[in-house]
Amino acid sequence: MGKTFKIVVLPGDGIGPEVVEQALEILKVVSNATPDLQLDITTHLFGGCAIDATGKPLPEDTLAACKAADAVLMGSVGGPKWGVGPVRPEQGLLALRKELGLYANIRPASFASDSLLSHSPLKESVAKGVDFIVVRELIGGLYFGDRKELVSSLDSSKEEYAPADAAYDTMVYSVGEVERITRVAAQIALASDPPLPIHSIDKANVLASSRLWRKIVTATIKREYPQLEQGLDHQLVDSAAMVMVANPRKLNGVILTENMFGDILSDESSVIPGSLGLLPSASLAGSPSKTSTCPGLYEPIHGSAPDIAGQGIANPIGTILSAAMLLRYSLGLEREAVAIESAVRKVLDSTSEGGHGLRTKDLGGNAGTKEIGSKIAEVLKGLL
Ligand SMILES: NC(=O)C1=CN([C@@H]2O[C@H](COP(=O)(O)OP(=O)(O)OC[C@H]3O[C@@H](n4cnc5c(N)ncnc54)[C@H](O)[C@@H]3O)[C@@H](O)[C@H]2O)C=CC1
Ligand SMILES: CC(C)CC(=O)C(=O)O
Ligand SMILES: [Mg+2]
Repeated sequence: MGKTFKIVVLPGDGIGPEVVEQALEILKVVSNATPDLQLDITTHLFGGCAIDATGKPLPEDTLAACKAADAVLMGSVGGPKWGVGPVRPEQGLLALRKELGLYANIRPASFASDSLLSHSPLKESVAKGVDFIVVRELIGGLYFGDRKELVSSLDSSKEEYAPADAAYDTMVYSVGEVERITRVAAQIALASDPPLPIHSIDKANVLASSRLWRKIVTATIKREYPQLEQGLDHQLVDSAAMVMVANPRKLNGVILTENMFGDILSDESSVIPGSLGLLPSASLAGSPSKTSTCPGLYEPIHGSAPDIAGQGIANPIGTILSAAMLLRYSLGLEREAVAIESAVRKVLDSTSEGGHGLRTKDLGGNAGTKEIGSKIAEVLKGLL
């Protein structure tokens, strides 16, 4: 008897359902080809569609299902329909991450394939050889600190305002929060031989929380991972954002940073391979490990892309690569994860499409979401 894994699927809003559908096709190929692997997949309401159906972005039964699952595969949430009113889809995502304790967001930003270099907005000489992984703290900082809208109307979605209106957000980090995310970055650095350098990114010249961050990262590495001390550096986020597009190889290794900086820098990093639609992520409640698995939430780094939703042209690769991360970190299926990554690379590299591989519009091609997904599934069948 094989093992049955519970997978909860949250397609969400906008292009979410379109890209998730393709990732599910890929998981189906893996389960059909893997004796004894049973995937018990259930789909739940989450985000704007959940607000429409229940009034809440994260209904109780969705949260309960996620808590009981081995892994959650998500599309994206949000969109103009729900705007910035008092009940927003994005609140559901923040609540889900917090409820599941997912403090470690891992966003590999290396090229899915060298064949994309010609499409990168950066010069090939700048973009070639970039290989870094963003480790973003996910349940602290500005997105979770005390905030208030001090508006006379008590509702920031209203258009009227008074001159005295104001609003604030606060960025708080504790020693324990910085220590545990530093350990995740260190474990990822140590998984390579030789170990990868760690670039910790903050704004310590201005922010008190960043000065604490810098001190704790330094102390944790010195105390617990002395072999990584030489490879640790600290950079300010403004100049690091510039380096990321001017000379991104200088950031090769592990980028360790807090919640909002990691959110912004990881979207910026997608410029290097050429599309936000390519990059995956894993959100875990601990360090990824080759020897043990842990539950996690897997999603592409992009949002619901309302500008292209419903057209069947979204790039599903970020979600498909997120499914590969799910197999690796939550199900312990490394071979299958590598096979998916190889299939993606083969499809992008194929020269059968007049000199370059099959591509969606964001990468300069004209293939649809389903066409890309089906091609990757077909190539994957040959690899498993
Ligand atoms: N994890 C999540 O669910 C996230 C949700 N959002 C939400 O998504 C909504 C839209 O946000 P935006 O700022 O427009 O960011 P976005 O990431 O949805 O889109 C930014 C740009 O990238 C393009 N893009 C994104 N994913 C793509 C894909 N797979 N294939 C091809 N092109 C793609 C879009 O067409 C758009 O031009 C907002 O409500 C936002 O709050 C944003 C980020 C993450
Ligand atoms: C939608 C937000 C809650 C966060 C975000 O942009 C992200 O995690 O990439
Ligand atoms: Mg983001």
